[in-house]
Amino acid sequence: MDSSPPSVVTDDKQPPRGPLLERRQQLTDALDESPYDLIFYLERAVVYSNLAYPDLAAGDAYRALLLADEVHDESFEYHEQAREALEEYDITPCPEVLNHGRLVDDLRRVQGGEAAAEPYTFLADLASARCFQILSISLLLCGCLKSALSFCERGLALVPNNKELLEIKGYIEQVARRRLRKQPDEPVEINRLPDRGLVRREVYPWNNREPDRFSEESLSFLNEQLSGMAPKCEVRVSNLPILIEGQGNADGYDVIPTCSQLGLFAKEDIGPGESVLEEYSLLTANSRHKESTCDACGTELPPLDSNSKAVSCPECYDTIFCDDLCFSKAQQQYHPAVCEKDVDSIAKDPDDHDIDQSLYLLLLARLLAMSTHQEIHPLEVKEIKYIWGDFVPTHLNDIDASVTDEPPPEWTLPFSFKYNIEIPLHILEKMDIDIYATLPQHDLWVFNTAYSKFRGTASARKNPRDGRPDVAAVHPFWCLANHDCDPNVTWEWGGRMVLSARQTRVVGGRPGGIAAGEEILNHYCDVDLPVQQRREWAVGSLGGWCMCKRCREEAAAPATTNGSGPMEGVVDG
Ligand SMILES: C[S@@+](CC[C@H](N)C(=O)[O-])C[C@H]1O[C@@H](n2cnc3c(N)ncnc32)[C@H](O)[C@@H]1O
Repeated sequence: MDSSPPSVVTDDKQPPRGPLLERRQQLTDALDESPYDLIFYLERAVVYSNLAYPDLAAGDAYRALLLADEVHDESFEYHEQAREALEEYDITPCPEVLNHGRLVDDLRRVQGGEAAAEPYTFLADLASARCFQILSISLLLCGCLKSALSFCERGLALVPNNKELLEIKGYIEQVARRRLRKQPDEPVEINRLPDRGLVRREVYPWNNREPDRFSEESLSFLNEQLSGMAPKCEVRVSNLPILIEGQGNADGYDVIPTCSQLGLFAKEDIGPGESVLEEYSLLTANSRHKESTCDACGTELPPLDSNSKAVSCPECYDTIFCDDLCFSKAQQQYHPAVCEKDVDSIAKDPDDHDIDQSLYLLLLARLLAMSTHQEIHPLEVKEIKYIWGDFVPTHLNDIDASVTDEPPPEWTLPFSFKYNIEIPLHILEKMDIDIYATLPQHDLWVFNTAYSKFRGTASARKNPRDGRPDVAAVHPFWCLANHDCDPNVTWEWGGRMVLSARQTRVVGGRPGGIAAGEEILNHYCDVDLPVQQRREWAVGSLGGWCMCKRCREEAAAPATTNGSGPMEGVVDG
């Protein structure tokens, strides 16, 4: 087989982005008008492929595949709409997006040249095969080899001799053998294939919902919200070192490059031990089915005896809240969207290797319940709108997406077919949401943007019984505090996320307390550890090698470690 990178989806090598972005917008508008038209989804998938967003291409191809299934089965909910949309298209010539390579001939040959009962059923079969092509090559490019091979095999079951699908299968096996260190003639077992990859983490060029976090308007909104939970603090712009991924030689430098981000600052003196911030958040997740935590705030529930303040929802008795306050906040902000909808068991009790993905997914599910119930776009929900997403500029991500062993290093957002595409749509369907008619709210790029914000800001709590992190939360104000290995606060997450001023500082045992104007310095790792281990721990949540004063001094003159400071895991940590 030819071993050069495939061009199954992309016919032009590097088409210009401007017209492609315009075409993407036209197709998005067309989908707004005709949300059940699978041809528009397939066309947009090809545009995404040409723009080097294979994850988004896979997302659209999967929706098109679901619509093709709707066309085939009269008992499905959107059968009529999907069929009517497809009936608008001719079979000869068929829509260009379906006429790829020899796919039409291949399918006719398999179907024995017989005319299908109705032209639209032939188009639906053709569309399914095209979806399998796009899904398999796109997921391969994202590094999700198991899902890629599974879709490829489903495609080959439909059109066994299709050259493009056979080529894709060859590429998947080639990459799989390299990743699993197998010989060229050894068989590849589908269940051993990696199924997690990385995709672009960016503010998409069409995402006009990201606020300018540094604007007067944003800062005054944030400060108004903050005043209730941290009366002595304010949100301000902070200058932070630009971090590199691994060990560098900048420890001894007097000046290191910095960038502007946000941070929390004291606007009045705060005494040692004094509370700095108390934040309540409903953006929580619990990955244990039937676990005794409050559905709203994630607190361990009190024993359910006669004195218990715990309340269960009168409609769906299984959902329990620690008290009336949590119940009423849940009712106001999200619960009716999921009440009696049978979404509770989804993604619960995951395997060990899926724990982090399932917690992030459940945070996404909570966000979708909040936005649905509050009737606002998910990215406008105030709990995530202003969060730092650690986005990489689009132009740095913009590389030629050819098949290599791994996605490019600029792509940093963890991705899998199951957790980014399949289960979020399944959850929406369970919530009785029409996933086609609500595309602007539930497009894959919206999920990816939310995931970018959760990663690096969510905190997780371990279950004392087995040490597995099984409750996670996003506290949007707590997570504005930057890290330092000589922190001036400690944090604790019970029902509220609480930051308190340290009694004593780690370095030199200085007395705690924070003077007006000083930055609130949290810790993302165990500050008792030696410098190398601290840096390794914090790299996930910091996005690089810690360059705080303490780390630089200790790395330049190792052998002194002091102080105390317990730490629970930040999910990414
Ligand atoms: C949880 S957020 C903190 C708030 C963030 N600065 C903002 O603007 O919203 C974590 C991100 O802040 C930055 N950060 C926090 N502490 C830092 C430090 N000590 N040095 C460099 N960057 C830091 C990193 O980019 C990290 O990914």
